[in-house]
Amino acid sequence: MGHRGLSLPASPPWTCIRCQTRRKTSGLPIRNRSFQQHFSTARKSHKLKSAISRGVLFGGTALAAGGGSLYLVDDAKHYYEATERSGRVVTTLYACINDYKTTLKSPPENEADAAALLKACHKRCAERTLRVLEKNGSIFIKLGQHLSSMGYLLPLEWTETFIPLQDKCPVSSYESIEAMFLKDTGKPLTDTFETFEELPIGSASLAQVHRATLKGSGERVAVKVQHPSLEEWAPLDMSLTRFSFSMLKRFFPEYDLEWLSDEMSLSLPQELDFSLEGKNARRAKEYFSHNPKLPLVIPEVKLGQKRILIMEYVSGHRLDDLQFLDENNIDRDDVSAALARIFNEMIFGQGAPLHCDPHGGNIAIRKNDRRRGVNFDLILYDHGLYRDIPTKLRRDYAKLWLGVINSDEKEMRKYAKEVANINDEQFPLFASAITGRDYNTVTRSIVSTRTQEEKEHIGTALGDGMLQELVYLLGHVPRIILLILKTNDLTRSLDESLQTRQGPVRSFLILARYCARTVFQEQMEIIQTSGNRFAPRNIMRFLKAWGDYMKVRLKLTGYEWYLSARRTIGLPPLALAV
Ligand SMILES: Nc1ncnc2c1ncn2[C@@H]1O[C@H](COP(=O)(O)OP(=O)(O)OP(=O)(O)O)[C@@H](O)[C@H]1O
Repeated sequence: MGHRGLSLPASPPWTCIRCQTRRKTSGLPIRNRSFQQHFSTARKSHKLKSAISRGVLFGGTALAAGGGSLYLVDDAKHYYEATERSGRVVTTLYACINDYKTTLKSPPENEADAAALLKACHKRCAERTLRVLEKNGSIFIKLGQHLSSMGYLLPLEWTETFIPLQDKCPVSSYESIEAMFLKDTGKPLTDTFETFEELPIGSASLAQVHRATLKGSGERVAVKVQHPSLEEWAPLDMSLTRFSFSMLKRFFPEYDLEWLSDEMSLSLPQELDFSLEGKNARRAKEYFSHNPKLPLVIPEVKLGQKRILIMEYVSGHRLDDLQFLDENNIDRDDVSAALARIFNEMIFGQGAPLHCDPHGGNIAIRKNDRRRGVNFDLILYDHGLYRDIPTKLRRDYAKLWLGVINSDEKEMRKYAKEVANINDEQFPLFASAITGRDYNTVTRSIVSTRTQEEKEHIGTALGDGMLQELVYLLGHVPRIILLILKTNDLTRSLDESLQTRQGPVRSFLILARYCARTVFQEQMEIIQTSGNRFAPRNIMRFLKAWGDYMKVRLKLTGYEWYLSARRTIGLPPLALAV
């Protein structure tokens, strides 16, 4: 059939269901132009009128979708709850869509007024959405936490409104945990543990963590258990999430965010399988055991099952607990540098696994005077979501960053194309997304602190139509790039919360070191695989690659000394080029 809105019996007259206009002429093909034209005009003018009927229509569809996945749940209470969950999502979605449509329909002539109205609409919709996410809980909290960290994509009103979700901790009852442990392991808690604290020490969207001691050895352990209710609601909640994003796409085709729900559909099942998390943690621990200089601790995994993970207990303070850092003489710049080294190693190290969820709750710090060079350990939790970056992508990404650090636009454009098939028009936006900076800053010098004004400018620029392009762009770049972007954004905000004296300069120096190392490793590999390593041509190649690498390293070391000297005498850092 031609398009929605036409009720097409086999023969004319055909009727537009929006306004009951009839096309009486018989014998014309269905794609009759004038009728199509009518319909396309009618479509615009009837859109608002039909919004209510659509709302009812999609509401019904969602409820049916919810109900469909529920036919196995015969318990009336559960059925009622499912309807309530779906209803909340659908009505809020409808209210937001309507709000945006009304706000965008006839904006005031004055640009400032239009921007203010749009901002107010963002805020209202974000607050409505926040209420539903909090009420529904489960994976919606996870979704909200994810959205709140997407400063490069969403308006500030959305990301800031969702910040409270970062600390939102649903808690499952001890009885439900006991029952789940028995169901999954076939044994009561008392068979495995000498003691098991009923109150969790940490709780998050997907799981909670209890302190316990193992029977026999008496070893202190952390037991991560999945919220038992997740198993019941995750499929419905996932359908509702997909449904919401597909509805947004339908009403605002230019803001296609469906890739977000696609990404969630891919990663959530992995995050809900704790045996996979156990394997990731072991692999990351093994990888970093070869880098003893990095002050990183990953708790040892004792047992990993689908919904239960038993680990060595390693506690610490939040990274933004500045009072703890200061009281213990822990240098914030050193913490920021260690953080940069760890995550750059994950991105650029050969065969390194990339932790894709490094938010504030997943990293802790503790004092350790036995470490060489620094006096602390960084503890990394939550190994549910890991990815491997393909070698070519990693190397091109390193060259892209070297271009950014050197403000070399030609190189940046070249490798943006290699990394994510970004064309010249899309490039400024991509450069902003990848650096979290205004494009003008990227082309001048990335090495300066991000001001509140710049953050807001990115937000307003997104309102000016750039958002559509960005949404389109992010929907088309490789998934792994999205995860790297997310990791960049999270580490950047962790870094900002440390309020270091040197700003982002030292992190960029560290990044530059890793990028230069990656490029050098690639050249070594080319030499090694090109036949006789000792052929004069290869020796020359080696000397050149090594010389270039050393030059960059020396420059970076010199710059670091210079920075320390400036810091000692209280001067701000300057821009760099390697
Ligand atoms: N091995 C451990 N030792 C001590 N505390 C731990 C340990 N593992 C986790 N915790 C505590 O429990 C909290 C939640 O753990 P974790 O981040 O693994 O849960 P999660 O459900 O995956 O959270 P989210 O998905 O929000 O990141 C951590 O922030 C930390 O405070």
